[in-house]
Amino acid sequence: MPDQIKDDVAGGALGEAPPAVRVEGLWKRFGEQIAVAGIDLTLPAGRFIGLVGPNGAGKTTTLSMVTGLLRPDQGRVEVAGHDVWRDPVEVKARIGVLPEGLRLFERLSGRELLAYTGRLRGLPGAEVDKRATQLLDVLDLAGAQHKLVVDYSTGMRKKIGLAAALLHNPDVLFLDEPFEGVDPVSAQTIRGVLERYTASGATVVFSSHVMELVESLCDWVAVMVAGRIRAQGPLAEVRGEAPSLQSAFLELVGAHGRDAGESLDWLGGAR
Ligand SMILES: Nc1ncnc2c1ncn2[C@@H]1O[C@H](COP(=O)(O)OP(=O)(O)OP(=O)(O)O)[C@@H](O)[C@H]1O
Repeated sequence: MPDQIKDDVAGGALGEAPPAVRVEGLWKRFGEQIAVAGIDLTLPAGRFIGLVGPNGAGKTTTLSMVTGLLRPDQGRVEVAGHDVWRDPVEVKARIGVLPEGLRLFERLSGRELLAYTGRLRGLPGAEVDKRATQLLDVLDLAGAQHKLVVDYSTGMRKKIGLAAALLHNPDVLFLDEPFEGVDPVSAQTIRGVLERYTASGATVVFSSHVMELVESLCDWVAVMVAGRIRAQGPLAEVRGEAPSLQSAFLELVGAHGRDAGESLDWLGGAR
């Protein structure tokens, strides 16, 4: 085999897709607080990936830097082989984002929001209409499509945000706590949409505190604790010998055996 081809094969240039996300030496500090402490992360394409960690671990800060919403102090991020900070237009065309504390155009109706998002994404009007109708239908928002977003419930806001993030059929979808405030029926619907999406080769990266959800949805997990990645890999590998992801997680974050409120001897009891 000629040397160049050997190099290409070794480097994965032939046929093998780049990882969905590659993070190298990523840092973010807010004053004295180090939110993300030089993490390395490689998330393979075509997987359902969960980013988990206790409150304040740095998940939102990481996702914000990976999606181009927050500039890192140091480090590199590539999405689908493109540098997020050098090549933002290429990256933004390939990703969909449902951020934490989602800000939407409140004075548009759900339907108008999707029409506007689709046109911003450069899709032809007829295609936007078709996709919007299908998404509103599947996400059970057809009845509320002409209501203003300001009047949507928390779960409805998540669903219209998800529809807006999926409209241009991105390669990688980033979701910060997508199931928070969502009722079980809607959660099942969202789940179905996401499973179909990953089955077609796309990648979902989502953050969550709900281990049962991550365990049942994800095939790849990254665990973040105090600004560092404590474990990353296929779900079974990260879970190891532990009976559940929840137990493995508690072990990894060092929370096994922590005082579960026993010291609150004044709470409850006889009055
Ligand atoms: N804009 C900011 N200014 C100051 N500190 C911040 C800011 N954003 C995040 N932090 C701090 O950085 C750390 C990581 O926060 P981050 O929101 O990324 O955690 P998280 O893992 O998403 O937490 P949660 O699960 O509670 O949402 C926390 O200590 C937080 O207080």
